[in-house]
Amino acid sequence: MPKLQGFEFWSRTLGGARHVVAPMVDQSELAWRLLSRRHGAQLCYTPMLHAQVFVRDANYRKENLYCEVCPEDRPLIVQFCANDPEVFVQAALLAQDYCDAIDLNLGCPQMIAKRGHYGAFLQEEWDLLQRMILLAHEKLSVPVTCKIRVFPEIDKTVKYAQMLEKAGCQLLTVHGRTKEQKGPLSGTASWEHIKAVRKAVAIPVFANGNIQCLRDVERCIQDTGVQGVMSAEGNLHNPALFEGRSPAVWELAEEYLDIVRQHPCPLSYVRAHLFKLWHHTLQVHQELREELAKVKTLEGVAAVNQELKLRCQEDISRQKEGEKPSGGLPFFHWICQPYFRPGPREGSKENGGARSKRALEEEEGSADVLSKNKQKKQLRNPHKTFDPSLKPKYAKCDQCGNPKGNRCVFNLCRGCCKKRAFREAADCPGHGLLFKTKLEKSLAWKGAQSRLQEPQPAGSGEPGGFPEVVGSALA
Ligand SMILES: Cc1cc2nc3c(=O)[nH]c(=O)nc-3n(C[C@H](O)[C@H](O)[C@H](O)COP(=O)(O)O)c2cc1C
Repeated sequence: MPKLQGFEFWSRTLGGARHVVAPMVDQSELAWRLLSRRHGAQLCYTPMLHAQVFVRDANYRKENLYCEVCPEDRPLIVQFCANDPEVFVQAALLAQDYCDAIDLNLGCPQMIAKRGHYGAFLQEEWDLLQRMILLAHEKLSVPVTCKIRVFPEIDKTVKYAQMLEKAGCQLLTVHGRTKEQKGPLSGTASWEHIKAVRKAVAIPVFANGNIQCLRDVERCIQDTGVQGVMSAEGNLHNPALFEGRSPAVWELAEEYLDIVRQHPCPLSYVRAHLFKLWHHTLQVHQELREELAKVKTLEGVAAVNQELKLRCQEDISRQKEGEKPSGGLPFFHWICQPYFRPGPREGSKENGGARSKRALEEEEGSADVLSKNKQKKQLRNPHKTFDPSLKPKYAKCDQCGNPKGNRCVFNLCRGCCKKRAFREAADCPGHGLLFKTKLEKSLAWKGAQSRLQEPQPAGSGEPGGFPEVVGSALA
């Protein structure tokens, strides 16, 4: 049978899916996909897999795809990152019998994607992308699809989408944020861009970004005309989002843990899911955050969930009796609900957005939100304090804003101090930099040498020889 394309592929193979769970590294694993499907998701993506590793490592293939095969987990799209047409197609050929389409990740904006040269960092390489999609379209028995981020300009985004369509892409997911919109700078996704792409191509389009509840799904479809919407963060905080329900967090946690017992996954995935699912309730029951970080088994996690359930039920009865939560803590913290990431403070806009990543991280910290890296570190070191308010505040280098050396004579960080001390042939004992001392010693030694020998030509050991001596002092 010839391969189905575009709208036919969407309506027949994907069953006209409108509610889509996003590809999420470490988070859209089989157990989570099955939970989401039970609650209204009609199509799921695997987490992004590395095409090159997939080709060369049989264990990676087993762990990330072959052992995750399950009849209820269809339709399913396998996502790869790749930057070489041959490697992409080789990986896709090894995966195509286990899924309904192969997706190319063109949206990842993280540093790791920059270093690996994939995701959104291929956005400008249209010739390479064309070759990758063309070859995949020609060689694979299943359709090839793409997930992209937008450019700031709508017309460039539209041309980009049309180029991918022309190369053979059969379905396009448009994340309405640019590659710069990430972390605290995420902001809102532009449905305007998505709408323009939808109008300009003849393949189905999924919208991604700003989907936190069922009303958003309906509004997005109406505003943009897309065939479906994809959710990542919204789905992680409320896997029943597509049903338009907000169940109690412990209910969905229990259901998820049951599925994990049948379809095991690393405990780190489970913990990360529960941290997201329980986000609001952990602000009230903070001790349970530590408990969750400490437990080492699935049954341990289930016990923490039981404890959380009991505490929430007590909160519910107290609230029924009219008691209000104190200290600005959230009402109804026990139900699955969206989480709105705090953006950078207004002040940063006034500065023309030219704030350093460090400054933004500090800002995020002050809003009591741990960055993803810090959350991971916290999981590894449950006893260490990550509370930003308890962190020692470092004085800053006068030049670059990095922490300054405590005993630096110039009030600088080591890098800036080294440059200045070298330039001025000065010492900074705080940083262990002794350019002046070494220079003096070197000059003294040269002087002694010249006195021991025959009379030297004028100028030796005088300031004229300075750069050479500094150079040797530095080496
Ligand atoms: C935990 C996590 C992991 C993600 N991993 C991937 C991935 O593997 N591939 C991908 O294309 N996007 C990935 N994303 C991005 C999402 O698919 C989605 O594009 C982005 O979060 C915007 O959607 P949202 O506003 O619904 O969160 C990830 C997002 C999250 C939160």
